[in-house]
Amino acid sequence: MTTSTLILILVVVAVVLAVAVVAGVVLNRRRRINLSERDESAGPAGAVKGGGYRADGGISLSSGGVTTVAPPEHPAGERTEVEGQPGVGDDAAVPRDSERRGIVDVPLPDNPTATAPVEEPVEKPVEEPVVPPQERVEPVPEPAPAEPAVPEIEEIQPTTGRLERLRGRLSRSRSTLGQSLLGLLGAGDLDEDSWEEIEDTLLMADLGAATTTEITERLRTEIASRGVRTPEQARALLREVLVDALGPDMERAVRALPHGDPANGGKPAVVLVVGVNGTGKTTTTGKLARVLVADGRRVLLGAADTFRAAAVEQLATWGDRVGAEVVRGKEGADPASVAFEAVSRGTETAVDAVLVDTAGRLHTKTGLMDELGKVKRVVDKKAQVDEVLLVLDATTGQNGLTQARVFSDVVDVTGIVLTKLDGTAKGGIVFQVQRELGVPVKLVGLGEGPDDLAPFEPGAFVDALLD
Ligand SMILES: Nc1nc2c(ncn2[C@@H]2O[C@H](COP(=O)(O)OP(=O)(O)OP(=O)(O)O)[C@@H](O)[C@H]2O)c(=O)[nH]1
Repeated sequence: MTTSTLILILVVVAVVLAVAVVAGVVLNRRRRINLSERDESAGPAGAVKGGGYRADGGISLSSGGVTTVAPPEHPAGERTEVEGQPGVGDDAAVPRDSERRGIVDVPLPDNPTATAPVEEPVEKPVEEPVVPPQERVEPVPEPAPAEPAVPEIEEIQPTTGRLERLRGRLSRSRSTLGQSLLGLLGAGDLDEDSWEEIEDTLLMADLGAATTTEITERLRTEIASRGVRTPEQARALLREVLVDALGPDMERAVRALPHGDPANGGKPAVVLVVGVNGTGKTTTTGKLARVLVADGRRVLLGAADTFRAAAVEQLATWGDRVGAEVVRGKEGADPASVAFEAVSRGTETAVDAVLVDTAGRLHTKTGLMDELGKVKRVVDKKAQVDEVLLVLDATTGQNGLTQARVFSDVVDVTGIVLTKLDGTAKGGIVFQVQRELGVPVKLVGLGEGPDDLAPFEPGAFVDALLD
């Protein structure tokens, strides 16, 4: 090997070594540049400070503006005990077997002082809470205290002589009962057929078998003993017998007057109005209120017929018309509590009478009838119940009597109101119902008008049938 060859080899080796050194340096530099490039690519050069952490994304500086980006979750939030990572207040030692966390990119402010900016106390504009349009309520000016409405009290027909005035309403009963009987008796020389006809007439008019037999027998006896010859004599006898059968001595006053002066510690009278739906309870309660108001009494109405919402409204209307306060219960409320409340209120306000319209229950529903018994018992705790008026629809005949029996088993009925006598030819029900219950008919309904309620007077009633 020549010297020149040896020099050439050394030169080549030197070149290779130099290349290797240069390559190593370049590779080493590249690694550093990669990191640097990543840092630079993270944002504009001016913004990248603080060792490559981005400061432009997470922390909103309060300037009174609106935050547009949600603040990042604090890394501590990622830390849970199960990960075994130390948290604030934990031991610094990380369990050896714990999973290693990756690098968490934590955004920090570029200026450490900015982490806790001392804000100038700026008066923030008070922001109105944003209310959806549909929830916005326009302020409504307080209404001026209304003058208490003075109810316009209707003129009420005098209560005396009503039966005479309304006698025309009994025309159907008059022609089928009164006129038929007068025709048969006035004809003289009554044979068995005539007496049978008289019996049939009485039965058809709903007097009932017992009353019919009693009346027929008495007529037979009296005609024979008195020697009745003329139609006038026959009429006079018939009147006498019929009036007697109606128990003219029965006490028919409606017990609706107070015990003492309510303004001076006296107690109001309490009247319960009971009966099956549709018989005319509410109407009768309203009509009776008018009778009392016409007599100069103060009345309170209790709408305990919570079974039917309209009944409450109906009674309220009656109350308005006579200026009577109405204590009402919601539909389905306990009638006993409404009745109790009405009586309490009536006592407080010192009215003369509290009229309670009760729920119209079907007599076949035992539970509901028990409820009526409860109304009476509950009211009894507060005040004496003076009158229990059973309202019966005269047009329902025997059905009405069945109702009457059941009601009188549940409450002590003290008086009967026979309604719709104007629409029936069977006015004879008056005789039967009194006999059946041993309770007087005190009032009769002779129409739908507000003053079509009359006191029952046997003499006037019979006259209306016979004249
Ligand atoms: N012709 C006539 N109709 C009457 C009389 N009394 C009540 N009525 C009518 O009978 C209907 C029923 O009367 P209400 O007073 O609502 O009967 P109610 O017993 O209170 O009925 P509920 O509230 O369902 O229990 C109404 O149309 C009244 O106008 C009457 O004496 N003669």
